[in-house]
Order: sequence, then structure tokens, then C-alpha cells
Amino acid sequence: MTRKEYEKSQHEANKRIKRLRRLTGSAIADYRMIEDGDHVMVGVSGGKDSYTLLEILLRLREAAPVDFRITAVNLDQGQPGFQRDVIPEYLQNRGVDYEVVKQDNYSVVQRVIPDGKPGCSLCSRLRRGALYSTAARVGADKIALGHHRDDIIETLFLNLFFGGTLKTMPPKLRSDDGRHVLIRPLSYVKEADIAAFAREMKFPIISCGFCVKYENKQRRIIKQMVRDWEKTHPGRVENIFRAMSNVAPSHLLDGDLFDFSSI
Ligand SMILES: Nc1ncnc2c1ncn2[C@@H]1O[C@H](COP(=O)(O)OP(=O)(O)OP(=O)(O)O)[C@@H](O)[C@H]1O
Repeated sequence: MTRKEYEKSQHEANKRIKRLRRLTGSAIADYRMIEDGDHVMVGVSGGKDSYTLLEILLRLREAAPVDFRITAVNLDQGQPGFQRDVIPEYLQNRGVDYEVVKQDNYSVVQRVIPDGKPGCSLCSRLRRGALYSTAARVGADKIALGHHRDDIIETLFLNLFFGGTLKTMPPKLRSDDGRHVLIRPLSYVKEADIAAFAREMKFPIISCGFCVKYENKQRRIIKQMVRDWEKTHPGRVENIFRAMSNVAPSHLLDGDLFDFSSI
């Protein structure tokens, strides 16, 4: 790499960090995700998204006007080959309070889901349950997950194409039993920025044996569709994302959202 190329890449990296902080800060503010005195439990899976989430939250906390506590939690789901020492070692070195929780979801998914079928929804339900009970035990009032802008767009299309419903992953959600609040501080951040940041930070990424074996192929197809659009139709994906916060119930067909009979 020439000196000029090096300087350019440093400049890009600095801009990216600023963008990640700015977009995460905006999402937190727009949806009032974190308030003074909150205890935020960050789910860390060993993937690029949750390492990035944790790092950005730690940096924002240093400069934030509000005081909040962070506890990182890794759920060890018992999948074979899972490199269970990698995450605790990283968290220890980064100086973060953390817990590792063991729950053998792998055996449950293996028993219930035939090989080759997507196990993601069962897997995430089991994981969600374990994260909720851990949050209750450690006294966390918010649970932060590493989903990002692209996850939100893909989920919109998955629901549209296969669920016949117009919905996605919200940036903030109260659990069905009302006891927990999930937050997605990376909601405005593009996956490509996260991937580049994770490379620059050299996070010790470990793969989730689950997702490889029980992958949702439709999500992969939709991800590719969205990526193709980014190349062939610049601005289209941005518009789709903007549309989700610019909804006109009177120009849709759901009588529960708009009282058409009153017209
Ligand atoms: N084993 C786990 N322990 C703790 N939190 C988890 C675990 N698996 C997933 N999560 C949380 O749920 C989020 C979404 O999980 P998902 O499996 O969809 O992973 P992903 O989109 O590939 O993200 P990542 O890159 O962080 O793995 C993660 O970003 C993380 O915050």
C-alpha cells in the first residue's frame, strides 16, 4: 500500500467511526432507547454486528450526557465446535462487565427441526427467552441487540413476500409479557459499514454453527436482491428505509389503522 492509499484508508476509517457514532446516537435519541440510570444488557454472539454494537455503545457512553451501565452477555447454545473461550477473553481484555450463560438450544433445535430446514425462528425464540431471563437476573432494564438497517429491510420483505403482513423488526420493542424492552441501536447503520468497522477493529469473529446448518435461504435470497438494487438502482434502498418512518395509514387498506367508514 502506498502512503497515499494508506492515508486515504485512514481517512475513510475515521469517517466511518464518526458515521457509526452519529447514526447510533440518532437512533438512540429518536426512539428514546437509553435513559439516565439504565442498565443495558448487550447480547454478544461473536459476530461482527454485536461486537460493533458493544464497541459503539462503550464509546458513546464515554461522551454521553446520560449515565448508563453496560453488561455484555453471551449465550453459549451448546453448538459443536463453538469456540467458547474467545468471547469471554475479548470482553475481559476490553474491560467490560460480562456474563456467559449456558443453555443447550442446539439439542432442542436438532430434535425439532429436520436438517436443511430453517431453524432460525425457533433458535431466536429460545435465545430470546434465555436473554430475557438473564436480563431479569442481572437487573437490566434494556436488552440491546445488534440488528442493523439491512436486517430491518430484509425482514420487511420477508414479511411482505411470505407473511402477507407489512411489518419488520422495530428499533424498540416491549416483550409480550411487558417485562423487558428490546432495543436495536444500530437500526440506522448499514451492514457494509459494520463489516468494514469489524475488519478494522480486528474483532475475534467466531461463526455460529447454527446459522450455517439451519440457515433461512429466503433471507439470503432477499439479502442478495437488496444488494443488487444498491448497485443497479442507487437510492432505492434508502427510499425503502425512509418509507418505513413515513407511513400513510389513510393510503393503505387496513381499517384498524384508519377509519375509512368515517369518510
Ligand atoms: N449467542 C448469543 N448470545 C448473546 N446474544 C446473541 C447471541 N446470538 C445472537 N445474539 C444477539 O442477537 C442479535 C441478532 O442475532 P443474529 O443471530 O440475527 O445475528 P447476526 O445478525 O449475525 O448478528 P451478529 O453479527 O452479532 O452475530 C445479535 O446481534 C446479538 O445482539
